[in-house]
Amino acid sequence: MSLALKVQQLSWLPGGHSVLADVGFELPSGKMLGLIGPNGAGKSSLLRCLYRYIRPDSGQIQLFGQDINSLSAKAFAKEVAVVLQDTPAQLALDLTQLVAMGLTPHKGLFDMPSATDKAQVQAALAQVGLQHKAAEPFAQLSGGEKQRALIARAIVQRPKLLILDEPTNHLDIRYQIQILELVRSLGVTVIASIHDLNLASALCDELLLLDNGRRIAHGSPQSVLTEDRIAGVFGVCCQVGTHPQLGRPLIHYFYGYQSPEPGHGKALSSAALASGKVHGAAIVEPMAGPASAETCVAHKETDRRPGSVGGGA
Ligand SMILES: Nc1ncnc2c1ncn2[C@@H]1O[C@H](COP(=O)(O)OP(=O)(O)OP(=O)(O)O)[C@@H](O)[C@H]1O
Repeated sequence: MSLALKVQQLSWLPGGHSVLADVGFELPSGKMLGLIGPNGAGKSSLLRCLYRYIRPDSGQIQLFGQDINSLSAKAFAKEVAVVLQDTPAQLALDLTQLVAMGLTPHKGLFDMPSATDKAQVQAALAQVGLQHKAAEPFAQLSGGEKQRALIARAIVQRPKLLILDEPTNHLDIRYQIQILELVRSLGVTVIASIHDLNLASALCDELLLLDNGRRIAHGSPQSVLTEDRIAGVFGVCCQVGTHPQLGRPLIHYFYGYQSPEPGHGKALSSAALASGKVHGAAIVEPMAGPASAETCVAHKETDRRPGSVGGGA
């Protein structure tokens, strides 16, 4: 399978502070890669390097076998579309005009939109469920509608690589699933930063886990999303099961990082754990502060009695 992206030894040190350190990965054409990691891990910075918003201090990025710096702005825009979480400045546009901007890399300076162009815009609006708002000002749309409009614009751009920075940020759960499934169905290579690990697990072919600007793991959701790694990187305890429909990792998080509350599980002492009498889900000890792989103890049996660890009300 041909490679869409080949990233080698990418480092970025703005003001001498390391944000990305020696990051490398390959992404085959047509695959969807989920970029995951805690706040400040470097996800947006990596994406910005990929869409040439920032220039890394060292390293190489090849896009379909070509150095990204060798492409003209127009050639790059034909290959790569970007959807960002922040609302763009085109506030005076209506929705149709905003989505039609995606045609720009494919048109000459004085070309008028053709009937095919208009049909593409309408089809993209229908794909994201916004055809009924086609004439509304972009600025008046809700956060989630704006996000879907920007995805429609990217669809119209017909890129080979689609880069999305937290595309599900403003979306309700239905649209989170629907938009990622839509993006996946476009048949293009996708790289998207996603905070929801279960959504990333369910819908991405591969995951790239960053922490402190470094690549921690890259591979299938099964290989990346392990309990120890989630504890070590995100500082939470969890149990990784299997999604009943998809057979992919499904993460169950455990609660209680400040102080134990009735009905929310109990903080267990080391002594309780050592006694072996505890049948429950997971334990964080001490309870204050983030967990680590060492302080998470995942028990496979689940005791569902009210008040027990992992038990319900
Ligand atoms: N232009 C910059 N100059 C200096 N430091 C920066 C710059 N841009 C980002 N950083 C720092 O780089 C680190 C990573 O930021 P980045 O936005 O890439 O992380 P992220 O993983 O996308 O985070 P989040 O999940 O919170 O959006 C942060 O500590 C941030 O402050």
